[in-house]
Amino acid sequence: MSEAVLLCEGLSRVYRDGDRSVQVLDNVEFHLRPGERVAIIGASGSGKSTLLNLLGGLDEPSSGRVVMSGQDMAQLSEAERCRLRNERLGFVYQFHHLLPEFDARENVAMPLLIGGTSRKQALASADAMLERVGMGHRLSHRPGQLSGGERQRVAIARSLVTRPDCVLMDEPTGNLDPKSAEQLLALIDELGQERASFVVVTHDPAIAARMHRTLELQHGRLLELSQ
Ligand SMILES: Nc1ncnc2c1ncn2[C@@H]1O[C@H](COP(=O)(O)OP(=O)(O)OP(=O)(O)O)[C@@H](O)[C@H]1O
Repeated sequence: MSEAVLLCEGLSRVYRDGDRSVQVLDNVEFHLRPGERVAIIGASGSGKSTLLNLLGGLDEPSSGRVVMSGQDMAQLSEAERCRLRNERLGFVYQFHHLLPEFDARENVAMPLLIGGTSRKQALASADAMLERVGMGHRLSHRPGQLSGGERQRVAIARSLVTRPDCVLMDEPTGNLDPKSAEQLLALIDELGQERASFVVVTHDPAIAARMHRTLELQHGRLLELSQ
């Protein structure tokens, strides 16, 4: 078996609130190979965002472990975790978290600039990726001057610009019209051929059908669904 891009073992997450506790994830096992595209589905409140945050090292499990590109996230310092995330992972959240004072190309260039790429090269890569998501005509618009779907596409371009091993997406087509959604799915297919892996949380069966595997969160467990 080829080495996992992302792996989790016995992953549990319990939220505590005073003397109440809610077990959202219970002993979740997950293994993602290079180039593999996986959909995660589940009812509202089933723990999809919680799992995505744990996979991306944004939250710590109550027990179990997450291993990214062979490295146990819990064994890394905060600085090492940040570096690994910036170099290897792309994120698309439900809320895009674009920086309001920067334009589209600067927002997309940001992960490259943080990683030490020259400004000229980072902006050129940002322009090329914005072109691929159909946003080449809005390079100098700030987030406040873009529609919801356009902001989403900028966030998607930002998650892909570093050519990460793995991209975690939370409802990436939520705000997109059918044409933009299809464009994104085609881009996912294309980058998948180039060995990037994707974990896509979605409510949309049409998107799940385009992935290699579909997993469903139910009562804290992650179950493999046959396609
Ligand atoms: N910080 C928190 N403290 C307590 N409970 C929390 C916290 N964050 C999430 N939860 C609870 O954990 C459960 C799972 O939440 P999560 O956001 O992961 O679900 P989801 O499957 O992504 O839902 P949706 O599809 O509605 O976005 C929910 O019942 C939620 O109320």
